[in-house]
This record gives sequence, C-alpha cells and structure tokens, in this order.
Amino acid sequence: LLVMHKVDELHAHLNGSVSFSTIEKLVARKPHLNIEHGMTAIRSGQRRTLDECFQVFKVIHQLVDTEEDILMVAKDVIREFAADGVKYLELRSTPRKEKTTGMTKRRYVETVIEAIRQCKNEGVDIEVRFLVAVDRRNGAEVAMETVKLAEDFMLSTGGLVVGLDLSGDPTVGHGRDFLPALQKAKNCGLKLSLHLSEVPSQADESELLLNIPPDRIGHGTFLHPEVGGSQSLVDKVRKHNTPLELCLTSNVKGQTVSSYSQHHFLYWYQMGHPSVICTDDKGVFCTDLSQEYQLAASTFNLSQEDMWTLSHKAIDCTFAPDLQQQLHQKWLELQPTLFQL
Ligand SMILES: CNc1ncnc2c1ncn2[C@@H]1O[C@H](COP(=O)(O)O)[C@@H](O)[C@H]1O
Ligand SMILES: [Zn+2]
Repeated sequence: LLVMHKVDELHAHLNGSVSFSTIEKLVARKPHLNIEHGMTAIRSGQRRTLDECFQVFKVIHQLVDTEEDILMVAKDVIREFAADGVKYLELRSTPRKEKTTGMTKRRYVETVIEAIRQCKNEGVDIEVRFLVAVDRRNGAEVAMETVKLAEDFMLSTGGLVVGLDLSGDPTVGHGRDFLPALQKAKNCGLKLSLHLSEVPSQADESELLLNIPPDRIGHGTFLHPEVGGSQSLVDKVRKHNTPLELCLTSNVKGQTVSSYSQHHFLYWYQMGHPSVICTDDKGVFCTDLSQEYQLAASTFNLSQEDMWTLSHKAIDCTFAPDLQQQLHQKWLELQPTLFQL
C-alpha cells in the first residue's frame, strides 16, 4: 500500500465520522437503546439507498445526545483524522437541541469548539475549523436561526467557525427556501459549502443556489449534462471556479453512483477543475481519507505525482486563508518521506 499524500479534509460530518471504537463507548453509556454496530455503519461491499443512510444518522443521533457525548465524539474524530495524517480538518455539524438531556444548540456548538481547543492544547498535530450545518429537513426559519448562531460563533471564537454548510436529505425541501438564510450568511462573511445535485433532477435548485454563488460544492454528482444536469450548470461552476468536494465511497455506498469507475471525479478532474477528495462520513461508510485517496488513484490510474498535485491544490480550497502558507509548508515537508517508500 502506498502512503497517500493528503493534507486536508474539507467535507466531514461530525456524527457521520464516528468510528467503531467510539460507537462502542457510546453504546456502553446507553445500553437501554439496544443499538448494535450493524445499525451505525455500512461495511465494505454493502450498499444502502441514500434514504437508508439517513436512517443510520438517526440511530447515531440517539447515541450522541449529551454534551459529554459531543465532546468525546468530536475529540475522537479529530484524533482519528490526525492519526490518518490529516493536517487540516474542516468539520461540519448540525447544532441539535435535546429536550431530554437539556442540551441546547448553543451548548452544542460551544462543546465542539471546546473539543477543538482541547485537542490543540493536548498537542494533537492538526488544525481544525468548524462549519455550522443547516439540515434541509428543518426548514427556512431554523436555517435563519442557524445562520445567526454561526455568525455569533464566527465572531466569538477567533475564527474557528469559518462557514455554513447546507446538507441533510436532499429529497426534502427546496433550495429556494434557504436562499435568504444563505445570502445572509455570505454577507456576514461566512463561507458557504452547499450539498448540490447529490441526487438527480435537481437542476433548477442547483441553478438557483449556484447564483449565490457558494464557495464550495458538496458532491455535485448530477451537475453535468451526461447525467441529467446541464451545460449551463457546468458553466456556472467553471466561471466561479468553485471547488467540488468529492466523496467516492459515500456516493457508491449510498448508490447515487453505480461504481467507482463511473464516479464524476473523472469528469471534473479531466477538465482541470479544482476537485478535493473527501470522506463525507468516515464512520458510516467505513473509510478514511487515505483510503479515499487510494481509491481515486487506483480507479483512475493516477500516479503518486498526480496525487501529490491533487493534495497540494486542495490547500487552496480551504476556508482558512490564514493557514494556507503553513499548510503549503507542511505539504513540502511531507514530500520527502514519500521517496523512502
Ligand atoms: C451521505 N450524504 C449526505 N448528504 C446530505 N447530508 C448528509 C450526508 N451525510 C451526512 N449528512 C448530514 O450530516 C448529518 C450527520 O452529521 P451531524 O449530525 O450534522 O454532525 C446528517 O443528519 C445529515 O444532515
Ligand atoms: Zn456531505
């Protein structure tokens, strides 16, 4: 196995990234829920419909419903990305309120921030930034509240909160309902990463959302004309040079892409468009960033050098311009270790 040269992970949902060992600790805390590991992850060779994937998140959310849980989960996830060699991580998560445990959305975000700070103090070798996520299922009003929350935290955390994510079941709701909230987020300086055309037949919605325009696109599986998107969508993405966050295992296991070789990575990569390899939900889809790099390399016959270049270009796509120089330096320092293989 080659050591894959990766520096940053830009698309990772906190509760989708919970590893097997952390799930075990959570299950031990809540034996009454009777949750087994098969309910929280999709193993190799297995596939689920995207709909079934969203059922998996519901199970994980039952397991992660107190501040203590969030703190443990966030710290474990950060340590795991660091152990995989990731130097810069953008985590995203949907603030949740839990009546039964007294957790509020504000405490939720504060706890994730606390986890980031604790990891830093403990010397974990990774820089972490946070994107506050809007779940489409919760509608426009909650989206607007979430933007206010994100703005407050952007100002109070000294730049640890860098952006806003739009995610959740793509078949629920319509992007037009979120335009005012997204526009407000952009105007107050939050970077936008939007899940776009993750499922077919969303060309109208994608058209609207691309007009904002977002700073990055999650998936974009069905943007190009060959899969039911349109040239006009592609032109918009290219005009703004908007990077795509591409998650191979997630799309194949969630069955929106029929096989690895059919993944739209190739379409955008061949065009020279900024494309960043990401995990999406490393826990649920049983993967890590090294494995995703490995998959891209083997599926599309990319050389070690191609992969270096890919990981190098990803640095320019982060939402932390203040760290880019430092990350370029890390990338250069990592390079010689690969020649020893
Ligand atoms: C598989 N493709 C996907 N498409 C859209 N949204 C997804 C997703 N994977 C994860 N999420 C979003 O992330 C939440 C879990 O993490 P957090 O509780 O926020 O940390 C899910 O509930 C969903 O809203
Ligand atoms: Zn995602």
